Amino acid sequence: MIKRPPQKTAPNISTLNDLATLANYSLMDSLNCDPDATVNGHDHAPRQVFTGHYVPVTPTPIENPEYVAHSKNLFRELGFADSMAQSADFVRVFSGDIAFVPEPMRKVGWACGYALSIYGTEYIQQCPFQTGNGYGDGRAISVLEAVINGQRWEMQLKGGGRTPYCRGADGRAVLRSSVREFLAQEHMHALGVPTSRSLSLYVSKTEKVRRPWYSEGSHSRDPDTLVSDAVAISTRVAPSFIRVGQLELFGRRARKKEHPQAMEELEQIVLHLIDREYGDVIDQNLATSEKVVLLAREFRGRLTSLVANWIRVGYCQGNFNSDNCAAGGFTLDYGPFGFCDAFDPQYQPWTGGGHHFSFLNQPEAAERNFHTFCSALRPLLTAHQDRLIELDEIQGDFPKAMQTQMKKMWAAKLGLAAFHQALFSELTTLMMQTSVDYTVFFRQLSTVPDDIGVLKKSFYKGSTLKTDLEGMDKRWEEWLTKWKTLAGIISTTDATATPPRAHEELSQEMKLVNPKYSLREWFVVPAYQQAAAGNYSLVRELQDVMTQPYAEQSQDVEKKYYRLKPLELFEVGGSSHYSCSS
Ligand SMILES: Nc1ncnc2c1ncn2[C@@H]1O[C@H](COP(=O)(O)OP(=O)(O)OP(=O)(O)O)[C@@H](O)[C@H]1O
Ligand SMILES: [Mg+2]
Repeated sequence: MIKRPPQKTAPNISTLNDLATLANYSLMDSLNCDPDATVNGHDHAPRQVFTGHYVPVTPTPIENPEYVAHSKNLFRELGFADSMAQSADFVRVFSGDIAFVPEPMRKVGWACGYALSIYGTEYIQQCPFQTGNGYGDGRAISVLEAVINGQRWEMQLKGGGRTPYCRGADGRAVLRSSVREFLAQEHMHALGVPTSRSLSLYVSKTEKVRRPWYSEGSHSRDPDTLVSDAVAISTRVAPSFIRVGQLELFGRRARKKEHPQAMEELEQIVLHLIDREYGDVIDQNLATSEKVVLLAREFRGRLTSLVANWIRVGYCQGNFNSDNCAAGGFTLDYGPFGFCDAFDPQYQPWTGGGHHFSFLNQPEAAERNFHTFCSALRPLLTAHQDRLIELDEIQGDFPKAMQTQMKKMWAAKLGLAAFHQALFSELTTLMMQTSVDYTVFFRQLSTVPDDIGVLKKSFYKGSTLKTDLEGMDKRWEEWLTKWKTLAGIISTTDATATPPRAHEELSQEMKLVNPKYSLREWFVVPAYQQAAAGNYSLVRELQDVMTQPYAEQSQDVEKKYYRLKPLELFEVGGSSHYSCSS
């Protein structure tokens, strides 16, 4: 889990100077700099990076930045004054200009290389040099590490311009994708799902880039037009941004003995990861081989729990490659993600994502990433046969660990003490046959209804299904009765059975697991469209609503955001599906 600093009553960081005094650059100070890089970070042209863990690089500021939003929650947790988000020097830094920052902040940021495996298969084709040495943070640039209230945080700009890993692209992010990522990170945090966090979002009033996108109302699968979008910089925050793909890059180099320091660089990055993300659970005095095994066990626990949480809240990552899998076990890279509307095990909003990264296949995708992770660690254990066997066991037991988490999650979603396979299978069959809204269904069920009328609020086909309507109703009724019996709401004839639970108690419990509000794409589309016209009120409204996803909220909010997706919005390009997210 991402550690949360204790809540502060009053902000103690109200200026950039205050923040600068907390700067503490562990990555730049303890890992290796690319020896071919210019130290001032002014080298932005795509090139191969053969060794070293990072490249110093300066961000390219966006022109004429304008404040869009900041996360009040994260500001509060960090002890930042809200006023700072709109103060001139803070805006300058987090819209990409760090040339003026006060010491000990540095006038240079950094980007990291990583490797890519898709569903467990190693790729180098995405690298322009066909070697893998040109692949990494192409538009993500970290500008600060700071220790705040005893917790280390890294602050990373997304869309901060080109880096040596940009592969010929512009290094920019458009407002649309930045609004999506900004809102989603704070929503996920409020849902209780580990994630990188959102700090701030600024848009350029004048700088635009062209991106392929969908024309209004298009049903095309691929973008059918080119649009000119304003560029933006969002800043995300996490204990580190180390990805499985990053370990993989050094693991591959060590395995292939690509250069004399390859093994040492692998060990350094792994120990650095442990320090940054696992310091509280792995004793720093242990030998590397012991640490590595503990790391694999701990990451397996975090990853399986993370993916079960994704499914609990209806989230599909969409592109769960090794380079989009944070080694700290939290959600990273809100590109082609989506929250499902109608339940579909194969839900996948990204047209390039395929079945393998679809909603209920995420446990398999996670397993592939975990294999990639273990393969990256293996070179460090070649002299420790017993540890290698332990690592193999940890890897081999992934499906069991994943299944345990999934069963625990489904049981909790259904308010049951234990998972019940038959009840669950019948439910998913019914949900698909009836076409049921995932979020609304589980929240309606959480009211512990007397009859299926209440559940019908979540049925897309409820009122239109002519064929066998009665048959379906009967099956739903039988299912509900069985569920209530298992949930302990209806007493059985068995005199030794536990007494029936109070409806209210069960309902309260379930409402803590089943959110009322989820960030569906059709809520976000008008928000970024209005933002493009300079009106940020809907972005801020969504920020408010989606950071309290379990609360009932007002009737107005309920009417607007607790409802089925309008049928005319299904199959619409850019909303129901998208082919690119940058
Ligand atoms: N406009 C761009 N300019 C430069 N590089 C880019 C751009 N868009 C994507 N990339 C790079 O392409 C690769 C794959 O893109 P992907 O969409 O997974 O990442 P991303 O959304 O940019 O970033 P992240 O994973 O950091 O959230 C990444 O290495 C990313 O940095
Ligand atoms: Mg990515």
